[in-house]
Amino acid sequence: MIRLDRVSKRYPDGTVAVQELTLEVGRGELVVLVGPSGCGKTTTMKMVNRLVEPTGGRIVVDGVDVTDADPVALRRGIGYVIQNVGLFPHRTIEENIAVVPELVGWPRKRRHERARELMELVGLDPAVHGKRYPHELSGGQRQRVGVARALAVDPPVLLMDEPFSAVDPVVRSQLQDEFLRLQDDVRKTILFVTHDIEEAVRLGDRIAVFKQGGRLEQFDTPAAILGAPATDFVADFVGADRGLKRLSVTAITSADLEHPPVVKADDDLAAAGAALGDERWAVVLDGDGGLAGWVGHDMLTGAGKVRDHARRMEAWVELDDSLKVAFAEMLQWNAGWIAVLDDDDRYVGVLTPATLHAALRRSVEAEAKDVARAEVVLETVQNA
Ligand SMILES: Nc1ncnc2c1ncn2[C@@H]1O[C@H](COP(=O)(O)OP(=O)(O)OP(=O)(O)O)[C@@H](O)[C@H]1O
Repeated sequence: MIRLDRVSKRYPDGTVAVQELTLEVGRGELVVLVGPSGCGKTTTMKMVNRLVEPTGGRIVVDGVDVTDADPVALRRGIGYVIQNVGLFPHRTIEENIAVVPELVGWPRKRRHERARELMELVGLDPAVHGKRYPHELSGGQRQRVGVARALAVDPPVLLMDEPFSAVDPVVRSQLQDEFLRLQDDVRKTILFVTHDIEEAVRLGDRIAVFKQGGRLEQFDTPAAILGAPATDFVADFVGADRGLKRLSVTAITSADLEHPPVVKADDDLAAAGAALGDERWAVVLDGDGGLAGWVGHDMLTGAGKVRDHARRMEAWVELDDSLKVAFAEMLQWNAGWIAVLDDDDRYVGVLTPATLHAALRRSVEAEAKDVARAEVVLETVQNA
């Protein structure tokens, strides 16, 4: 969808901002450009909508060489969101969102409806915010307007230059969550610039790490960049805590799970006690395979059914949740294990701190060896 082929930019004063950059963003993909200040991220982005002209190479957007395109028409087909939004101070929020629809001649009613629809999409109330002016909104709300405005004529491509950097960390995190939900819906092809590796890891399908002088150091998935940095520069840039960061981009798979004994809520206590053998506790399931709780061996004495003695299980996650979510749940509930459920809320196994750690190690090795995670045999104290 967006292809940069050996693109370079040398500014008239001789500064080389970008050097022979080759990069491709697939349709519906979100690629994050990340790197230290002055490494050429913004220059790269601005060459895509021709706010900056490349001095070498080719840029193709949706099959069209951008150097052949009329810059004004090109920019209308590419949404652009920048850090301080650049809203018109004397126009209402609704008018600001409808700027491009107005330029391309949409009738008033259609503009009005589109602006309202977009406000709802980005979490603003059209009745409350539509008639306000930019200075009457919070920083986070203004950023939402910036996103809504960029989406106004439904362009297939979005360029976003540090769109969430001007707000505090709490609002930023909220905007990132909302933005991910929105992208799930609209599936735009997005080039996103940030200097914040946490943001890159959270949002990117793939991340391009730049070094000063506009050189591309690594272009890969967040998991690969964190798990196997290609150079010392990348390792340094992603930080010594990259193992921890990796928790958030590694999903739980069924191969990671442990399988303690399972008893049914309807079982007689005595039968359940026998099923446990020497194990200290068991997972309790209801008739549909859903999680009903847990029981300890010492709770299985006397008459009655398991359900009368089972404890509720508060800590559970879903397959495909990240290991970070699982770890956070364990800490939150002070739990030594948590249940893992599938899409239909059926129990599939448990995670413990040890299996969680093993899953993380296996995912790193799987990435390095390019094999499935389930195939990795970890070296342990026992088998070393
Ligand atoms: N118009 C210009 N003329 C000359 N040099 C420029 C111009 N614009 C940018 N540069 C230089 O090009 C290099 C790359 O700048 P660019 O803005 O692309 O970096 P960046 O990675 O986006 O940085 P930041 O994260 O600080 O925004 C820098 O050395 C910058 O000083």
